[in-house]
Amino acid sequence: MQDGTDFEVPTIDIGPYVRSGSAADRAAVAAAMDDACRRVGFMQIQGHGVPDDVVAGLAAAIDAFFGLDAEEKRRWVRPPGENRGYTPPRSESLSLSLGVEQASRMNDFFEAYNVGRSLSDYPWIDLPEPLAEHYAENTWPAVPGFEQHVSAWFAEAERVAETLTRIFADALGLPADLFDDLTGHGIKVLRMNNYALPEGTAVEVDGDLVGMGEHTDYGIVTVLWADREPGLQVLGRDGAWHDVLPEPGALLVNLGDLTARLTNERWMSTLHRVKPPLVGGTIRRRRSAAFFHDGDADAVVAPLAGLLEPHESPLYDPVTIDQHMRAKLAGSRAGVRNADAVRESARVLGAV
Ligand SMILES: O=C(O)CCC(=O)C(=O)O
Ligand SMILES: [Fe+2]
Repeated sequence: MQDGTDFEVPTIDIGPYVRSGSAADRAAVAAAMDDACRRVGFMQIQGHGVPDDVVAGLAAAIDAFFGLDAEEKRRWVRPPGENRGYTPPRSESLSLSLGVEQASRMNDFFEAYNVGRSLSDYPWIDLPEPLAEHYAENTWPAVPGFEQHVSAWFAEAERVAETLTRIFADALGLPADLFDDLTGHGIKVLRMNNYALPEGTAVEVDGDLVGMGEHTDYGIVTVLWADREPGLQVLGRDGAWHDVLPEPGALLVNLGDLTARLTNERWMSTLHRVKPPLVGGTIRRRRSAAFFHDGDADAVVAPLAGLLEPHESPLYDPVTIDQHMRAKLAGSRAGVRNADAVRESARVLGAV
């Protein structure tokens, strides 16, 4: 997609990996992937094979849940340590000017509902308590069809994410099973987001109005479905924010921090945010669903030796995925600044 500048979110048709494409067709996809991941870290994905009725089911489930009244939705809030259930909007600070204090995530006005893979999905693993927290059981709200529709979407997004990691291995010229050791009992979370203000709310904005503050995603890769409504913005290598709208039928895909670590920043986790435009003094509702493919809590992530050039030294120390996720979630949920994110915050402050 072009927005009048040199910034572009490349479109990749992953069909040859979804169906059994020829070796030459797959090699072309892998080469396009390497190029997109080096230059942008954000992509439009076509040929993913997700049936239309599964997309429609997801949208219907999102509408049904977020359409409940506020009090009913709050019944589905879960303890802060569990990345599950309902997150209410922080609408009370809407009119605040964010100024340069962009790290103040309490201004984010999205509401969300999270589900994910649970310990019961991986009966063969035995993780100590702090690690097991990443695999909390799901709560399903009492909304007809919600569990069924969301589970169908989850399975499709998971399949697409796994296909992408196979393409990544080829694109990096590394063994096809590269990600298997990191994802056998992966932390996988689907976050359904609703950006909306109550009907008729006029917004008094004396600064920036942010639906979801700028961030990189934490894991390996994110598969994102979103309404074709403006709001999502991506920070380009030119230091400017660019609007990104999904093409009809496309899924958006972006790399997370763990992939930047694994590739020693040959590929980057791209900064993005949601900043819905004001239309007639308010915002138009926008829905999205982000599937985070985050890897095994106890796996250790460090720059892959096979990718380091002789003159290159690792930019990151080894961390477990648990340590990495914990530091990031503490930042976004408890407002504790994540001291490990220096490399990412330097890029935000450089944005114009
Ligand atoms: O709503 C969107 O398009 C983006 C959501 C997002 O970045 C996230 O949930 O991490
Ligand atoms: Fe994100």
